[in-house]
Amino acid sequence: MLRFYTAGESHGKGIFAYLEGIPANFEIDFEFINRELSRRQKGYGRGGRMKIEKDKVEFLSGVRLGKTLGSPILMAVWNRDFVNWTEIMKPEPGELPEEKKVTRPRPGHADLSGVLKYRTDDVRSILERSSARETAGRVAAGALCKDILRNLGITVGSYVISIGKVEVPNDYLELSYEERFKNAESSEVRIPLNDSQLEGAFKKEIDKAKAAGESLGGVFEVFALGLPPGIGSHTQWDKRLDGKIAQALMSIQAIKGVEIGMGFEAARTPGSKVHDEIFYSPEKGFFRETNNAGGLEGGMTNGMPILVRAAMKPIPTLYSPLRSVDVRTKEPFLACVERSDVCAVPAAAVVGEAMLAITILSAILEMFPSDDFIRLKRWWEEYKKEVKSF
Ligand SMILES: Cc1cc2nc3c(=O)[nH]c(=O)nc-3n(C[C@H](O)[C@H](O)[C@H](O)COP(=O)(O)O)c2cc1C
Ligand SMILES: C=C(O[C@@H]1CC(C(=O)O)=C[C@@H](OP(=O)(O)O)[C@H]1O)C(=O)O
Repeated sequence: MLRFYTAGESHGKGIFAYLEGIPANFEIDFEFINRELSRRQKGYGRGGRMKIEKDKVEFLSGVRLGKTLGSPILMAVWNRDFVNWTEIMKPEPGELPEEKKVTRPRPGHADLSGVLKYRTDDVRSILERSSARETAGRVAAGALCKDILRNLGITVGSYVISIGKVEVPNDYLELSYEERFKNAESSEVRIPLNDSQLEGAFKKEIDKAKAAGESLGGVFEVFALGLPPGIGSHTQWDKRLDGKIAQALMSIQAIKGVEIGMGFEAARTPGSKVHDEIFYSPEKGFFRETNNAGGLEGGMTNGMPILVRAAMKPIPTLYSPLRSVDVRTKEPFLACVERSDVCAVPAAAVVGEAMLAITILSAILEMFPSDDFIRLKRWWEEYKKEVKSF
């Protein structure tokens, strides 16, 4: 089992990820982790902050001479913006002048509920942690998990299927997951089709929103390939892998819907068109020709790719004003900002990959508790052989 937490404020010293339960003797690909961090920073529609940050990982514990030790791992992603916020964010005692406090909660963010719950007169004490800057920590930890999964033959990837009202046509379903992912990687909006006109339409939608002072959400898909049947369990609610995946994806800032496989569409479709029929051949073992279940039945993997879709609401910080109330004066005001993302769906998709990777590795380690990576790999290969030859 894995334990995973993050710490850190958006304009504080840095974002930190804590991982406990990673087996020893795994050779870390530092470049791979930094590449994942940089993927999260990209995507058309991001705001000024991404020009300041150049996220890189620094291991503070749990790693020696390039290999994991089996001890708790602490990863840091330092905030370059911190130097501009030292007076406001310093941990040492001090009083902020009233005009430096944030007293205007933004609709759609954690601001108002946070101020009431944590009894503070400065919204900054809430927004610093509710900010999605925290996802840099998720991606650092997720990249290490993804790296381990790669070495077990599992690939995790994602692509965007809609932003605002612009959608990718269903043509992408004809492509393999690898092709969809490859196309997404060369697209600024991370769409799964190599189609410059379509990419242009997505960008135009974002430009239009930006010009109107608006923000946009969208939908992305995350997948995992190479998993044998049987990861997760039907025996208890909190062992079900579908439930864990839904929680992991839903926990990402601004994600408001999660579907597995056919998802909500299954509720509108008769059973004979939903359930993936079972076949057998001596070469393949048991297999399916369809994947409406998104690779999960009864809370366990079924050997098909895991496919999850997540819906992101529009960014709450808008250039065009929304009505709100000042928490100090109780006077109404119009909420608007100087700096914000207009659309972060391509970035959220990369965070989705990280969350899926952490969840899958955690389920694998629950099934094969291992202190040593080589042993984990041996058990893993044995299990795959066993289910294939059943
Ligand atoms: C990658 C990413 C970037 C985001 N950028 C911003 C942003 O620039 N401004 C903003 O107000 N919200 C941004 N958000 C969304 C807020 O963090 C989110 O709406 C807020 O934490 C409230 O959480 P909830 O929407 O889950 O209720 C971003 C989210 C993600 C995943
Ligand atoms: C810093 C990141 O995202 C931030 C998420 C975010 C929010 O409110 O969630 C607000 C913005 O930060 P700032 O207020 O500093 O401009 C985004 O840039 C990041 O993704 O690394």
